[in-house]
Amino acid sequence: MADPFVQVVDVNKVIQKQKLVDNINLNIDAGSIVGLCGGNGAGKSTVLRMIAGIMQPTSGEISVNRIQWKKDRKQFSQQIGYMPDDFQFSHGLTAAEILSFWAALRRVPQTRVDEVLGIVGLEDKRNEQVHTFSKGMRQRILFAQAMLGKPPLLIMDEPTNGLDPYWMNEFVRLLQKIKSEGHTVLFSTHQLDIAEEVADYVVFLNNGRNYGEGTVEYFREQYGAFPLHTAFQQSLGITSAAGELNE
Ligand SMILES: Nc1ncnc2c1ncn2[C@@H]1O[C@H](COP(=O)(O)OP(=O)(O)OP(=O)(O)O)[C@@H](O)[C@H]1O
Repeated sequence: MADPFVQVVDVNKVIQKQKLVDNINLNIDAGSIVGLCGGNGAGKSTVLRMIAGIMQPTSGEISVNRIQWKKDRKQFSQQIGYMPDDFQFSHGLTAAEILSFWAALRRVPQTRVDEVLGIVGLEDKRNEQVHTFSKGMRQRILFAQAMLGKPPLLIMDEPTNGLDPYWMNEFVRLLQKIKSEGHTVLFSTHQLDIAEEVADYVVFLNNGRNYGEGTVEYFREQYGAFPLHTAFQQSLGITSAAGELNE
């Protein structure tokens, strides 16, 4: 059997004596879509940043395509496109200028800029300043930059925040297309319905700990309607609606 594309082994993150991530283990198969689900402060961004190589674990090992960040940073980074949950865009720069700058940094051909603008439906906004964009449009620019280098692994932090219903559907369609082209996707969300719609596999995170994981198919067979809501609540030992994730 092939090695998992992403391997996270006994990973911990401690900052100022606070354990933000508590012994996380995760295997992600190549070509799958994995949803990291949890409420505010669950530790999702911290886990994603460590897998993306932006933050280093206090202990434990992470490899992507069998490459470890500490052994070969350049090759490790080439495996990954990362979409942060937020970003302060410089005033005055247009969508095309920003993507062009990122493309140059990553040595991606400039022709790719218009391709990714087209993928996220912002080709007609290419010469407009990004700081004037709505939240959803800025999200689509961040999505576009993550796809610039056609990375084998796409890591996205709360990618659907701010998207309208049309772009929510488009997001699902895009991820399915990305998957069909052989890419692996890891995204975080507090919207369990999105995870149910698009993910093959979900991991429930709470207080930096893994509270349960499995295929969406497995949870459907177990719980029928609203499988991830039910599974998440049961994993946390919650019986009332008050424990639902805020959406
Ligand atoms: N640099 C930091 N220093 C100290 N504490 C931090 C730092 N970064 C995150 N935290 C804390 O770690 C915990 C997990 O934060 P994280 O951003 O990973 O959660 P999250 O699941 O992504 O939350 P959200 O959905 O609200 O974005 C929170 O309690 C947060 O306050």
